[in-house]
Amino acid sequence: KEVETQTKLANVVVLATGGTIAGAGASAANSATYQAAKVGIEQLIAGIPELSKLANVRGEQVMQIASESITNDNLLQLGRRVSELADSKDVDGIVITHGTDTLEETAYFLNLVEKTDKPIIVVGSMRPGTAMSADGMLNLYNAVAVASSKEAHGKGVLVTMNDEIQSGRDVSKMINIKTEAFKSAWGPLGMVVEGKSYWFRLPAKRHTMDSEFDIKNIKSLPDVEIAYSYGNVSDTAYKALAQSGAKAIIHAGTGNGSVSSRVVPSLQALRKDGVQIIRSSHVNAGGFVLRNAEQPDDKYDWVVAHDLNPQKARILAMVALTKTNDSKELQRMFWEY
Ligand SMILES: NC(=O)C[C@H](N)C(=O)O
Repeated sequence: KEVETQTKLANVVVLATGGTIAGAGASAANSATYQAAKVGIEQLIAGIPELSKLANVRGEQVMQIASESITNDNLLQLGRRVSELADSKDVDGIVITHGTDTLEETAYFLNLVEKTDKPIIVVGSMRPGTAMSADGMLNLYNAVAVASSKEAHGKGVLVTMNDEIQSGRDVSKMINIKTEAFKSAWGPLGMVVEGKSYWFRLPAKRHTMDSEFDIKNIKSLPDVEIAYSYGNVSDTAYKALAQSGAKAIIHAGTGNGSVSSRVVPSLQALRKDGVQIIRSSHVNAGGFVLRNAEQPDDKYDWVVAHDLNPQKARILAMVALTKTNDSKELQRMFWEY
């Protein structure tokens, strides 16, 4: 009978990439001072025997890095492995353990390029497993619970942190010293409580099955860089990034993606030279950039990033540029994804 119940459980693969969820500190009091990417996936899974009641779980170590060091090649490698697993008949759901620093970027990338309606859940932790009140165990338990549930199908790439289910598109790391770190300007999609998910809303933007992008067709990602804006900003960074080969520059602007008069002429010139200029905002609780509001985007042929923060705008720009270099098409994509 036990064997019968076992076979009915969903098959979930946990792809490990490193981060604090695989971190270790010198003592239990070290919640902020520790080394990320130390513990292997087998050990993480073995540390949560309760997982076997949720799903048939197996782990795979894809890489072992702190997420601030993730590269475009790492993204492509991970994306391809997720796609292979999603195509496999004996895989029902995929969990990715990841550092939290760039977790929002990876989750959004996968949300754009994975052609599957199977659950893909990205999860991390704010404290290493060796710390008092470590949050990784429950976050991972919740990730496996959501990955093995029928209701998670077709909802795009999800993130389970702090008992919440967030859309991989919307969620962002808002603070680096609390376990309640991941928030979306538009609210979580649901909650996970004691291994059961409760849903309240659905993503409205195009993703996964409904996306025009497919990891199988992406050989490499173009160079897209970010330049930060502030009072007395100069155009040095923008020019240097363009000179080093950036195909698009994300303007991490103030307020409504506003651009300093000290920088406007250089951005106009760069656009004339073929570099795409994408206006985003670095305001803390989530920017919302309106076209032609702060700057005449139609006249300058610039693109606005809608509500995407600069790091997410970079992800969409890279993926979009694999298909088109037409600024109108890019703008359509920024509205739709
Ligand atoms: N909490 C974390 O995971 C932070 C770590 N630096 C990482 O992103 O890998």
